Order: sequence, then C-alpha cells, then structure tokens
Amino acid sequence: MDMKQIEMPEQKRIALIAHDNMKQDLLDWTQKNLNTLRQHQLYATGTTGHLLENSLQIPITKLISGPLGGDQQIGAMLTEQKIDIIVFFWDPFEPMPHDPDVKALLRVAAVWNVAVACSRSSADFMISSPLLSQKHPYSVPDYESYLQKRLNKP
Ligand SMILES: O=C(CO)COP(=O)(O)O
Repeated sequence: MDMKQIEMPEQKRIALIAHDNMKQDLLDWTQKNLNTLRQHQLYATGTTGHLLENSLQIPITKLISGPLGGDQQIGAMLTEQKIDIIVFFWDPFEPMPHDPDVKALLRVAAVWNVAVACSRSSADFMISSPLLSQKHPYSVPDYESYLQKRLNKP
C-alpha cells in the first residue's frame, strides 16, 4: 500500500468507547485525565457518551449506540481522518451481538494508522505522550495512488 504523510492537529479528535462491563473503568480513567481530555475534541458512542458527559460535565459529540452502528460510524470517520485517537475499553469476556462491527472498527483503525488504546495501561501511555499536544506527522494510505493503480490494471 502506498502511503502519504499527513499531519494530526495539536488538538486531537479522541473517540471514547466502552462496553457495559468496562464503562466504570472508562469513567474512572476519564475523570482522572479530565484536565488533559478537555483540551481535545471528544467523541463517543451513544451510551458511553451520555454517561461520560454527565460525569465529566464537558461536551462530547455523541454518535449512535454501539449495537446500533456506533462503532461503524466511528470507523467511517477514520477513513476521512476525522478521528486521531481511539480509547476503546472492549470487553474481552463477553460476546456481543455486534462483535463484527467491533472487529471492523479495529481493522479500519489499523488500515488508517489510527492510535488505539484497548486497555487502561495503554491509555495511560497514550494520554501521557508528548505527541498528544503537538502537531504530529504520520502516514495514511494514499487513496488517489491506490485508485489509480486499480483503474490502470489491464
Ligand atoms: O457497544 C459499544 C461499542 O462496541 C459501545 O456502545 P455504547 O456506548 O452505546 O454502549
């Protein structure tokens, strides 16, 4: 895959998502990191977003609830570079009706080189990174070049 360099803005677009058994963990983590998180733009799936907004008292752009397609909405945003970072505390012990959507989100995040933290420990490393408050050059698939190659195939 041909890649091209683009730049993440200083103010990151951060998606926050947690499955039901992990929501308290995400609430605790966001509370602890509120001063950092409030400097960025926050997005969340429906239920997670409402719980976080009530608890943190900061604005969060809420998408639809995960089982109804929220993971896919975030996945679509990744393809347009509208989300820079995902903190997703998914539940490793509980099968979900929308497991294919969760897998799809994690795959698209890998395709578009999006930073994903799936545990509290990785989220701690991410939130304390100096890159969080800086413009950050990184590479994403070069779609124009990808398309040209496909269209020029014999
Ligand atoms: O199910 C989810 C992610 O897969 C999260 O959805 P909710 O935030 O609506 O609970």
